[in-house]
Amino acid sequence: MIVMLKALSASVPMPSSTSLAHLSNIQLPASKAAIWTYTTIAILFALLALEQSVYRYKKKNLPGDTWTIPVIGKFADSMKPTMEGYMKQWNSGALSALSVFNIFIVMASSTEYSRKILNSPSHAEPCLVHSAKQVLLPDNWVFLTGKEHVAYRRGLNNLFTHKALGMYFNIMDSVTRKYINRWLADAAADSTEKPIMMTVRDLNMETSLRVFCGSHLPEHAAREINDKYWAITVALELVNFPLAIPGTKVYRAIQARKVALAWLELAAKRSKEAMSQGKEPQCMLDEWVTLLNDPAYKGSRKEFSDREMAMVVFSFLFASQDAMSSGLIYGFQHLADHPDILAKIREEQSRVRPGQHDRPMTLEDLDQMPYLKAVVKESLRVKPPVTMVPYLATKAFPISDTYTVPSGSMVIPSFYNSLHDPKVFPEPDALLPERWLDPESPANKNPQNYLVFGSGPHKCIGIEYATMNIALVLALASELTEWEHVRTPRSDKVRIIATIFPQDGCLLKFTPRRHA
Ligand code: HEM
Repeated sequence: MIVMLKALSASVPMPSSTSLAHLSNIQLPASKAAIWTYTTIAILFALLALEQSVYRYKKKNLPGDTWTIPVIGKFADSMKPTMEGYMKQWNSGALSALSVFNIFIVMASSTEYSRKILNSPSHAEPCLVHSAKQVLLPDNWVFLTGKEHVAYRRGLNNLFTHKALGMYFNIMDSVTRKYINRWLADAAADSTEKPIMMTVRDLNMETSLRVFCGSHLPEHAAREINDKYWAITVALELVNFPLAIPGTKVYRAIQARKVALAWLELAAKRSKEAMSQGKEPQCMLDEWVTLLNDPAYKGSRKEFSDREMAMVVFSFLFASQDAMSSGLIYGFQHLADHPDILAKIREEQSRVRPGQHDRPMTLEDLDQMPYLKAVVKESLRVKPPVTMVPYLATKAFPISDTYTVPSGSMVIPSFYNSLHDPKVFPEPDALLPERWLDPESPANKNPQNYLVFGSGPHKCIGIEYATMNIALVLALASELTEWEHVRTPRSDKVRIIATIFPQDGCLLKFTPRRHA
């Protein structure tokens, strides 16, 4: 940002030395100059005092700095967010206040307040970071609110039925095997440890694109979308240079989106053609087209343009790519660091699929693996990919008996404290899948604390999809490979790029697993 501002000022035409000399010849009477100076200083002081008064008026009794840094507020902190910084804020109170560039922000860190924000659509609605609207396009369905949003989303829920998930699972299985073989081949060629940050992202992107678009997307198109997608991830930081001018992250992300949308539109067109020729559905788009063509379909809309379908697919990609990568990477890290848990996953595998490593795994297999499912749930709890979601108070929001969030403020439910509440999750930082296997455990008795996927009308639409995909990848990797985690001082430190990742990218060494 600072670099950008410097770059901008460099591009503003500066008066030449002659014109400066000319200006220096203009003589203001001393008293007039003094009046100008004093008036300017007085206005500045008045504005600064007003800024502080507005901040304190809005903040009222909430914890938070008594004074806000003039103009920028906590901008410096938001440029380089750290888990420690967030935790300090969350632990300062169930509700706390801060200001960034005069945007007043109320942070909620308790389960009660976070859920209240997520479940009060008449007072608060999601407000993705500014760059998200530029990247996703303002007419994307994810920005709908109220009844319109409910109706649109009801139609999309049909894409995640058990039957549809079963088809997606087959695709996930084959893409995952392809990547596992590639990882093993790479490791055979060079056995040193490597960060899995990017390789897992690649796996995840190909899985999503093949599940969403099947073979309607050419191989080189999938590669191009994948190559360009990192530009979108890095543009999603909480604070970004707001103008999409060449050279900025947001500009690059918009170019990447244009490429992705063009290919996704083509996939939608091809899917419609294939379904009109009576072909069997092979991916999510096909499933959608078939559903819309079904005379029994009762949804409110039966027509979606190629562009609208592409926008939906892109919204899924956008919502899932980073969170899924985070969930998977921590899944690998957790299992490598807990060999006892990995051993139990393998025991379960050999019970459900004895000696059948080459047979594609099915959703029915997964249904018989409660331990694996518990591991995934627990891994996402310990390291929730999404720690908070920004919402906007659309009107004065009486969130507690003593505090009303002013209209127009940002109000941010955060999930970390709910997911690490020691009363609900004893030993909250420990990975204990067993806590999900006992129906009477405090974890199972307090489902309201499990906010990994949010809550309310905007709760994640891809919960089953996400959890089954993470489970499948970990299951196949456990069956087919051994992996060693090379720990570094940064393995347990968190890097925040919208979602969370181990700072060292999780360094693993893969070897093939020898089956007895
Ligand atoms: C581990 C993986 C994932 C995590 C942790 C995650 C988490 C979340 C969270 C916290 C929200 C906001 C909920 C709220 O405001 O209450 C959300 C929304 C959403 N997620 Fe996910 N998600 C994941 C994977 C996916 C996948 C795989 C898809 C699609 C296939 C998806 C699609 C969406 C969509 C479309 C929304 C917006 C829903 C709406 O506004 O109605 N997510 N997700």
